[in-house]
Amino acid sequence: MSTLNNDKLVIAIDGPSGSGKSSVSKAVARKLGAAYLDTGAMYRAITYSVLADGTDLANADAVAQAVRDAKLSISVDPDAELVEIGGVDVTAAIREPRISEQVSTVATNLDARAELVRRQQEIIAANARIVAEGRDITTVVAPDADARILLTASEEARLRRRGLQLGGTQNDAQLATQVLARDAKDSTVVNFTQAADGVMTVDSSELDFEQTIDAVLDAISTATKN
Ligand SMILES: Nc1ncnc2c1ncn2[C@@H]1O[C@H](COP(=O)(O)OP(=O)(O)OP(=O)(O)O)[C@@H](O)[C@H]1O
Ligand SMILES: Nc1ccn([C@H]2C[C@H](O)[C@@H](COP(=O)(O)O)O2)c(=O)n1
Repeated sequence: MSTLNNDKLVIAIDGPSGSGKSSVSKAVARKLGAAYLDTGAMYRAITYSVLADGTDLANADAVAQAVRDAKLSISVDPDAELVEIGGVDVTAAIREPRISEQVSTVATNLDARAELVRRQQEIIAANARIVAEGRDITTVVAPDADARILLTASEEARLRRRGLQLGGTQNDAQLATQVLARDAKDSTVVNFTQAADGVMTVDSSELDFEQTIDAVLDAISTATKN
């Protein structure tokens, strides 16, 4: 019997940049009638705020303090994306390439991570049914989730998808910086390239978007059968 309809359901999804975590997790959350948490948006919002305040990104202590002080709010409605910091709507701004190029400095700050992990765990605990995605959800934020999935795709597929997503505005070198160089830097503090024990892998390289959603739903169904 599957526990998919249970009142309490936590789904953890990790993977590299451009693998489809955000778009697929959002669609899966809608299908499951669950909340959706984009943890990467939290790292992005802090990066936006630190840059806007003129805090030196290279000053690890100042960045960690900025995270602890941050008045950060994030919607968990999969149909209403909203990220606010200090009451300012930064939903669109945090997707700008300049944020993608600098966010790893926040993501590799261990004190900043500890504070964001704490906040993410609070949000997950406050929502009965939730799909949370990022880089360390299956291993650090929600290691006891009902289903834990690593969503992967080849480098070629991820670069192609990100290029299309950005409407062809970025050249190959810019895409490589935003996708591959970022992953390389982020990988120094978290492992999102190999599935930890008990984590199921879904490789979307040869799947279209709808097939990937179905593959993730199948993996969740398998994990929650007991
Ligand atoms: N299986 C798929 N086939 C084709 N396109 C896909 C597939 N999965 C996702 N996409 C598209 O790829 C793009 C990147 O996906 P998405 O933003 O969800 O990736 P991500 O893993 O969350 O990336 P990041 O971690 O950098 O934010 C989106 O435009 C999305 O619609
Ligand atoms: N749980 C997480 C989520 C995200 N990050 C880092 C990795 C990225 O460089 C950045 C933005 O994430 P994205 O919006 O591209 O998914 O945040 C992380 O370290 N841990």
